[in-house]
Amino acid sequence: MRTVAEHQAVVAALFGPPVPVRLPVPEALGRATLADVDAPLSLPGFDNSAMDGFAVLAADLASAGPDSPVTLPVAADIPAGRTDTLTLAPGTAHRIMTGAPLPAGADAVVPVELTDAVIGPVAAAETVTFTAPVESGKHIRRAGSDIGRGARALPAGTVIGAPQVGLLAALGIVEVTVARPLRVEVLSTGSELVEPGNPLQHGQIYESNGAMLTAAAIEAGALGRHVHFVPDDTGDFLARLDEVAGEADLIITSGGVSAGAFEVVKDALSATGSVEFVKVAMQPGMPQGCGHHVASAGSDGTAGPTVPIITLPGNPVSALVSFEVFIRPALRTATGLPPHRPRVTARLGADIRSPQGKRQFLRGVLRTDEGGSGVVVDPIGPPASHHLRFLAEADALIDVPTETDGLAAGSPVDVLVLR
Ligand SMILES: Nc1nc2c(c(=O)[nH]1)N[C@H]1C(S)=C(S)[C@@H](COP(=O)(O)OP(=O)(O)OC[C@H]3O[C@@H](n4cnc5c(N)ncnc54)[C@H](O)[C@@H]3O)O[C@H]1N2
Ligand code: MOO
Repeated sequence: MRTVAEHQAVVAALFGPPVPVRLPVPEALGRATLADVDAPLSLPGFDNSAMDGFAVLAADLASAGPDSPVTLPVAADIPAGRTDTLTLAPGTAHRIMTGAPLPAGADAVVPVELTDAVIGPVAAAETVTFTAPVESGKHIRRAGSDIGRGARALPAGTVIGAPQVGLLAALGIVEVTVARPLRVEVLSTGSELVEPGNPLQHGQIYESNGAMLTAAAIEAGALGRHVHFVPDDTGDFLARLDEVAGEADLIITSGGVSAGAFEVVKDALSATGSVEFVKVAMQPGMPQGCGHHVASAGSDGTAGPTVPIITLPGNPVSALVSFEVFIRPALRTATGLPPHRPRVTARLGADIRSPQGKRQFLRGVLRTDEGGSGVVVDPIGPPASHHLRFLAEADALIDVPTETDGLAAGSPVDVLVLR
C-alpha cells in the first residue's frame, strides 16, 4: 500500500506552478499576489488634519492660557474634499475638518472642543478663541506617513483579504497580479443517487458528495463547479468527463473506485492507462485514483484536452477527508496559497483505537482544558466513513500515526484544524 505522504506527492505533481493573471482588485479577494505591489503614490497624499478644528501657526498660540486667551480671525473654511491650495497667514486661523488638506503655513490643528467655537453643522464664526498653546505638528497627518510613493505595499505571496483590498484601493490600484484560480469540476457517480428536492425510493439516497466537494474546492480557493452525477454507466461517465474536460483544471470524481461489480470510475478509466488506482494506507480514504483524463478526439479529428483527474472514494467521510489530505494542499500550493490547515498538538480527551498499518484521520472537536493550560481534542463518532453528522460537528481531524493501534486519554496527538 502507498503511504499518505507518497500519494500526496503524486497528487501535487498533477499541478504546475501558479500562473499569473491580472484581476480587478475585488476579484482578487482570497488569492495570492504573484508580484510585488509598490505604492504608485504616497498615503496620505497630502498633509491633512486628523481632527475637526482649526489650523493654526503654533507660535501664534504660544502665550495662550485660561487667563490669557488668544483670539484669531477665521480666514477660511476647509471641508474635506476642497481642492484649491490655501495659505494660512500668521495671526489667522482656518476652520478645518478631518481629512481636509492643511493650508500651507499652518503647523498644528486645535480640535474644536478645545476652542470657543460651536460644535456641529454651523457656519464658521468670524473669530475663534484658544485658551491653551498647541505643539507644532499636533493633529497633522503628514504626506507619506502611512506609506511613501515607491515603497513596497504588498510583497509577492500576500493573500488578499479585506485590509489588502483596502490598501490597494486607497493607492488607486484597480488590477493586481495574482495566481490564476483553478477551475475544479466535481462529478459524482452512483445509480443510487437522487438530486435533493426529488422523492426517494427504497435503496436510493440523496447525492451529497458533489455539493460537499464543490464547497470544499471553493473554500480551498478554487472556482468549484458541481456537474452533478451520472449512474454507474461507463459510457455516460466518460461522456460527462469529455464534456467538462475543456473547462477544467482539475476533475474530481466520487464513488466507483473500490472492489464492487459496478465500479464505474475504475472500470472506465483503468483501461485508458492514464489514471492509476491505488490503495493508500489510511482510514478513511483507502481507495484512491489519480492521473489524467484524455478527452476523446473531436469529430474533426482534433485531439481532446487532457486534464488532471482525482477519483475519490464514494463514502462521504472518505471523500472529504481525502480532499483535505490530498487535494486541498495541492490546490493551494498550485495557486500560491499557504498549503495546509494549521496543525496543533492537542491532548486526547478520550481513549482511541486505530487500525495498525493505516494512518487514521479521526473526527474531533477542539476545546481548551479547564485549567486553560492547553488544547484538548475530543474524538467524536465512530471511525466508519458514512457518519456525515459527526463530520459536520467536527472542527479537527486527529492524525493518528500508521503504526499506532490505540492511544490513551491525555496522550498528545497531532491535529489538523479545520476552521
Ligand atoms: N470488497 C471491498 N469493498 C469495499 C472496499 C474494499 O476494499 N473491498 N473498500 C471500502 C472502502 S474503504 C470504501 S471508502 C468504499 C469506496 O467505495 P467506492 O468509491 O467504490 O464508492 P461507492 O461504492 O460508489 O460508494 C460508497 C458509499 O458511498 C455512498 N456514496 C457514493 N457516492 C455518493 C454521493 N455522491 N453522495 C452520497 N453518498 C454517496 C454510496 O451510496 C455508498 O454507500 O468501498 C468500500 N467497499
Ligand atoms: O477507506 Mo474507506 O475510505 O474506509 O471508508
